[in-house]
Amino acid sequence: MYGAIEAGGTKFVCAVGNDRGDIIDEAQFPTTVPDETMKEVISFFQKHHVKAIGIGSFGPIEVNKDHADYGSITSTPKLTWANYPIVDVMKEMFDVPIGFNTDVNAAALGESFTGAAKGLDSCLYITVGTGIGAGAVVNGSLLQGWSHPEMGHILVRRHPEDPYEGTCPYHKDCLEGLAAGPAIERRWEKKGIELADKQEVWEMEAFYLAQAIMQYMLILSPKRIVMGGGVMKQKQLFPLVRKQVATLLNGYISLPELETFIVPPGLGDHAGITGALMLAKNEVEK
Ligand SMILES: Nc1ncnc2c1ncn2[C@@H]1O[C@H](COP(=O)(O)OP(=O)(O)OP(=O)(O)O)[C@@H](O)[C@H]1O
Ligand SMILES: [Zn+2]
Repeated sequence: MYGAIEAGGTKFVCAVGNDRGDIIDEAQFPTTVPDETMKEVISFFQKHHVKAIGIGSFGPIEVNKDHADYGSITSTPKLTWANYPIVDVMKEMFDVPIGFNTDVNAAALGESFTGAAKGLDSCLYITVGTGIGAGAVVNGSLLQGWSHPEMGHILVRRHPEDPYEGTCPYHKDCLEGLAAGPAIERRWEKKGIELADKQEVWEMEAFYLAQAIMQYMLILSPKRIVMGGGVMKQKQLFPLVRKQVATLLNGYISLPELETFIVPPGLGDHAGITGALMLAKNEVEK
């Protein structure tokens, strides 16, 4: 049995499951301050016997094992979690291998193992929620270099009718600053869910997301792109995004069938936690 943690900005999901990605027990705890949340997490795993634990975490995080801060959440705006050594804390309690990666890399792994990208050796998982992030499986492995990718903060062309300055505290009008849930809410002065029937909202959203996807396709050439997160619950976005991706690429590269190339998660809200199980499994099989 493996253990899995999806560490999110609003909640922590903990699970135990097998090497096929089946979840046997699961619990959720709100993300408050580290001491409080981790107490719940630890007591969950004390009830189970696991041979490894995988953690998919909100970030940025330190994933480079050669780095002194390996296993920490680093510069998060959630200040009580900044520089929090989550892997060390778990290691102290449980003497098992611990896999550690971003929430979106975990989700990409989960989707490629048993979800919408099953059987493919490359895919992207993009979340459009409170923030925007993407994880990538390339040649069967998670993409990692100096650190993990931060694909939500790329620069995009501004929509000609968008005066909104952008929410990103670092870059203002990067992709996340213009297209994550909070940007939609501030630009249109209503929550995304209340704007469902406003065509111009989703046209503009697709305008930004399609630019990002074009760049990811040109750089990484993934075999499938899975899009999840709260904002993507607006299903009308999928055809709009596909159409704008085709328009932007303008015939330059041969395109796969976009209906089956840009898709919602096969695992629904379980992509991240399933992927975290796979992070545990990979850590044992290394
Ligand atoms: N059905 C919906 N339609 C449109 N927007 C939505 C919907 N549900 C949630 N959102 C927006 O998505 C954002 C929350 O994202 P999500 O539900 O993915 O949670 P999260 O886990 O906090 O986000 P993140 O993945 O960045 O950690 C909020 O800005 C919210 O307004
Ligand atoms: Zn940014």
